[in-house]
Amino acid sequence: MNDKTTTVPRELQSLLDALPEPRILVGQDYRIVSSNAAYRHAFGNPRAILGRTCYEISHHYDKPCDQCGESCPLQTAMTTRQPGRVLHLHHTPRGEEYVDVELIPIQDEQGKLAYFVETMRFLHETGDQPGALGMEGRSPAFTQMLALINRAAPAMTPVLLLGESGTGKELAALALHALSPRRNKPFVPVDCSGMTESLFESELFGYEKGAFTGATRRKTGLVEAAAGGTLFLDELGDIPLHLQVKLLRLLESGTFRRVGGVETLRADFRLVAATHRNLEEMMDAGTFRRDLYYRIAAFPVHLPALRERREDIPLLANVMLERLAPGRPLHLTEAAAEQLMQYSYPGNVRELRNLLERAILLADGDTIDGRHLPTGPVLARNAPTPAQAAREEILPLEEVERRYVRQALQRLGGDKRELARRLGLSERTLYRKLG
Ligand SMILES: Nc1ncnc2c1ncn2[C@@H]1O[C@H](COP(=O)(O)OP(=O)(O)OP(=O)(O)O)[C@@H](O)[C@H]1O
Repeated sequence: MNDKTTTVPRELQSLLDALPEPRILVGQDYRIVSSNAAYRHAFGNPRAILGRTCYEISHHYDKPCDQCGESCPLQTAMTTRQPGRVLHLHHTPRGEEYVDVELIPIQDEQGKLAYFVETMRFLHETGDQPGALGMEGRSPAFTQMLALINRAAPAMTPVLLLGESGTGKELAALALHALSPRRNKPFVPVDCSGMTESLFESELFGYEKGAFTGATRRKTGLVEAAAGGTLFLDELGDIPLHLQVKLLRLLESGTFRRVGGVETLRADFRLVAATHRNLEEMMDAGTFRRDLYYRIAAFPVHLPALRERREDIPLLANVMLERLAPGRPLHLTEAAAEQLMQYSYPGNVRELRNLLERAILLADGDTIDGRHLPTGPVLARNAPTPAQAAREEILPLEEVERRYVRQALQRLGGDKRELARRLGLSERTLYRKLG
């Protein structure tokens, strides 16, 4: 069946049909005029979308995305006449999905903009590692992070994941791998904390039989095991200086030797590293090598702390309840959800998971309410008020103000506009004060 409507030139339709990913053709008025064979294959009869606007179909909006606080790739393509690409959360016939959307402007014979070809790449389809894209979130901070992961994934550029403990750095590394062309090869995580020199070498490079007492047979190292795939160096900031040199040598030469071996082997891995430490401060203090930093930090990605994406907490909590207690239809009362939103989560998503694990054990029925969650004092311990902080340490007034503003923002569930109104500031001034 061809869903071609009246006006689409036959050549354009047949070109679209020959292209692999689902694509639709959109007019300047945002209305969908056609779809290609891959789209029809994925979603069946496309008649339901023809003549309707892309923002209505994908977002259930009644006006274009850019008027609803989202970036609109069609707008970008229209104004720049260049392709526009963004990561959007779309409604699809399969439910809500993250989609890498690209709009390419098409000109007519007079050079006027006629159509936009919208290509949709669904993030979940590219990953075949179970749970690799099990990262949940829909807040702007989360979406921006995921968009960077998605951009970096196809390349060989090393990626450095930065963020507090429990923010999901390992999950992000898995997602990078699952979205990369190396997805069918191994993903090899290496925990760099607590590495001694001999462990580092034998773990990473492997050893030959007889290399040392106890080496009764040849052992393949993690670098070799990652051949064709991704090597994930977790807690990279914990590697002592003298081992940093060895890592640098591996990255610079692209080769290594098994302990006790003579053969030089070629490494073939995509490097992803992660740390919760501040590497810049470590470089200033002389505890992290600058040359190594520049080797690994080509593409830094910041993972937002949970308190920076507070609006994701109810979604995360519900998903985790399902994962932690499969088959038990647990739900949070409104008050419990509200209580969860109030925490400061120094341990981030991992801490949220721990709170829920405890609540699941405490709840007898199918409802988790405030009684099953830790009470106020825990909260207060986690997040000293600005007044407490000021009593405990002498802080510059600007810092006290910054902390106060951040806490007030948390209390308002991240609503910056409302906070600016209550503080009697312009939103711009508020952004400056948030630092
Ligand atoms: N976006 C997310 N969606 C669902 N689960 C998440 C998300 N982010 C983190 N988690 C869960 O939180 C826990 C901690 O995640 P992870 O181990 O990836 O964090 P990390 O930043 O690597 O922590 P650390 O620095 O301590 O190693 C895991 O159980 C993980 O599944």
